[in-house]
Amino acid sequence: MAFFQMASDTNPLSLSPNFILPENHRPHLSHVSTLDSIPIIDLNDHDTNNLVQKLSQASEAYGFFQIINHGVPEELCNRMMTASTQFFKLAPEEKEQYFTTDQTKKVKLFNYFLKIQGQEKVNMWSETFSHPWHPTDFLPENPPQYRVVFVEYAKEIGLGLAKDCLQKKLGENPTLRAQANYYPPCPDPELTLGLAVHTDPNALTVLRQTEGVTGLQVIKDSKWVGVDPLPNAFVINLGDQIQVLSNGRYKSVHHRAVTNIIQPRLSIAMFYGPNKDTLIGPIEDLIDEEHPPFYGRYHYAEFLEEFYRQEGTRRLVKEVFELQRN
Ligand SMILES: O=C(O)CCC(=O)C(=O)O
Ligand SMILES: [Fe+2]
Repeated sequence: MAFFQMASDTNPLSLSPNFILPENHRPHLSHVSTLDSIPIIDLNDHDTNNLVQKLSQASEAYGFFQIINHGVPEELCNRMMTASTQFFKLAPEEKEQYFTTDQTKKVKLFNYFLKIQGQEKVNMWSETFSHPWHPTDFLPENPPQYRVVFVEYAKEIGLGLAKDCLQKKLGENPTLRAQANYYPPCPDPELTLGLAVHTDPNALTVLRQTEGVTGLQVIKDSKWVGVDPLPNAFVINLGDQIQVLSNGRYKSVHHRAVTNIIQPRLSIAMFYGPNKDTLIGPIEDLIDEEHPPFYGRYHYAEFLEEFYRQEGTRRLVKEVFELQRN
């Protein structure tokens, strides 16, 4: 069994060679743009047309935006962040029961890694805990308040999405997974990554992050830009399935998480994806002679199979489903 690196307050991670990335994979933090960031969208805008236009523009140009005045109680979000932090602070003996390298497990605690050619794989400077957000029968019993808080949180996040017209395209019984990423302080953030460069394979992600601690970065015009952790905001990003459904109009954008030397950081991603049996492909209304389909059709299960097959690499999953063009 692979060795699982767990940080604890009494036994912090040390920057051993299995965390150190080769030069060409390092974050080069001084090159990250501080001039640009992702759009901020106020959902308390009563001009619906204006709001829809802003969401659409942000989805085309960035594939990422932050929402404020979203109506999810701040106090509930704070309780969720606390419960999740407490999970990561459980004794290693307790957390160990969830550790697995089998990505098909429903509940899993694991380290992301990168396979580097000619070298041992390099671990990411983070721990990740993932489980379904509906149904909720798989939630951990410890810390004691986790289940209650999580059920309440999932309901709040889910309500908005259930009303969303996307549901028609994504089919019944969507795949709903939660993923919490915990990044302990790192002695040298230039040598490591918290989460490697990736796009999200699902349809839509609603992410909560520790207030005041930066870490998330996204690609904009071939440059990395940081996402400011605004008070009581959610970061929304579009996943690969939306890029395919929209025939490339809306972007599933590359992003990564970097570490910092002082403060721990936590992010909780609520992933919303199609059911495994759903047939995905460009929406027919978007296809005509001038806009031929970029992607073929597939069942979401096939996409996920390819996604897991490419584990540890800079994945190119939707590219596998691109149609050949002449
Ligand atoms: O920690 C973050 O902000 C990034 C999380 C993320 O990209 C993910 O869980 O897919
Ligand atoms: Fe992500």
